[in-house]
Formats: sequence, structure tokens, C-alpha cells
Amino acid sequence: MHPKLRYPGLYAITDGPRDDLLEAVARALEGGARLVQYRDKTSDHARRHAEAAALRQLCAGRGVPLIVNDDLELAAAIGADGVHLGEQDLALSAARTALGEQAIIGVSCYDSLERARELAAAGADYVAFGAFFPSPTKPLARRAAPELLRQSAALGVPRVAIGGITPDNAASLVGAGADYLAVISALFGAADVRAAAQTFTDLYTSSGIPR
Ligand SMILES: Cc1ncc(COP(=O)(O)OP(=O)(O)O)c(N)n1
Ligand SMILES: Cc1ncsc1CCOP(=O)(O)O
Ligand SMILES: [Mg+2]
Repeated sequence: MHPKLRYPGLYAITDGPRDDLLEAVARALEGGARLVQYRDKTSDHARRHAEAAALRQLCAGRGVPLIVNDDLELAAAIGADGVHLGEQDLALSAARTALGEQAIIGVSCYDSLERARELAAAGADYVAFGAFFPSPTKPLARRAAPELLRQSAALGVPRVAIGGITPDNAASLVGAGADYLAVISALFGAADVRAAAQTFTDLYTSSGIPR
């Protein structure tokens, strides 16, 4: 297990571009977010670099890892803790070579236990499944069943759940074994980001589930 992935909980994924990005992430951290992912699908390189660098500083000050979505070069340039890769992104082996052994490399496995087994064996630091629910951010995302979380318990790496997760449906995923709840809209779209984060965090601190 990667030493920086010892603490399960909320995995806050950004929904930018937005003017108050740093402020919003600061609130998510106050609400207990354990991991942050910078996810910005635009091609404004200068803004993306500046935002990612500022987030790195913010997260490092709280001892929370910052992961960059898709963009290995940006992750390396700002000294991020790691990168998240999907099936359309570069290969795990290329990212490992570029970022080194200490980097957190997470991979999307969608609804595939087979892909999770393969990538965990190849050195992925966490595997992500989903979408578990209809996602406002990615309406066409492939769907996965909570059973997958139970079936993947023996993989030996943390399992992340993503897709349409809200305070109302998250408990079932925690109960099925999700080590992290990756949330975009129900977190950064909330009127009170800190309170929303705290609600997800409380599912771990009050669940009594040993982690
Ligand atoms: C934690 C986490 N899980 C899944 C994804 C999705 O990755 P991907 O399939 O590459 O899709 P995009 O996010 O790049 O649109 C993720 N980013 N983070
Ligand atoms: C990136 C991604 N991959 C599967 S669903 C999703 C988006 C999750 O966002 P939301 O929490 O708003 O459903
Ligand atoms: Mg991707």
C-alpha cells in the first residue's frame, strides 16, 4: 500500500475552470478531504499550470496528496504527488518511468475487475471503479455495480468509487468497501463545500468500518 494512501475518505476532484478554485479546494480540505485531484479538461496551459502549482502548495500545507488528471507533463512540472490515468490516457508503465516509484499512480477500471487485477499487479497504487450512479459531470460514463467493490476486496490496493456520488447514496459504497469516494458535483457544486465534504468524511469516521 502506498504510504500516502493509508487514510480512507473523501477524494475531492475539481470541477473547474472556476474563479474560486483555490478557495473551494481549501473548503474541501477543511471538510476532511484526504486526496485532491486537479481535473480540468481545457487546453489553457498557462492557467492549468498556475492552478495546479497553487493547489500543490495548498494541499502540501495540509499533508494531502495532489493528483493531476490525465496530464503527466503537468504532474511532473508542478511536482504533484501523482497522476490519474484512464483507458484513453497514457500507459501506467510510461507514467511510472516518468514519475518514479514514489508517485501515486491511479487508474480507472470502470466496471472491469479484470482490468483492476491486471493494473494492480502492474503497480497501480489505487484502482477506481464507476460510475456507480448517473453522473452530472459525465452523463455517458460507463456504469458499475457496487458488487464490484466487494469482489475487489482482495486486490491489495485501495479502491476508489466514482460517479454520481452524493451524501444520500454514498453510504452504500462505503459499506461495500470503497476506500475513497471520488466526488465532483455533489462537492464542488454544493452551496457549502466544507459542509458537503464533512458529510462524506463523516461516513468514514462514524461508520465503524475498520480501515
Ligand atoms: C478517481 C478517478 N476515477 C476515475 C476517473 C476517470 O478517469 P478517465 O476515465 O480517464 O476520465 P476523465 O476523468 O479523464 O474524463 C478520474 N478522473 N478519477
Ligand atoms: C470522471 C468521471 N468518471 C466516471 S464518472 C466521472 C465524473 C464524476 O463526477 P460526479 O461526482 O459529478 O458524478
Ligand atoms: Mg482521463
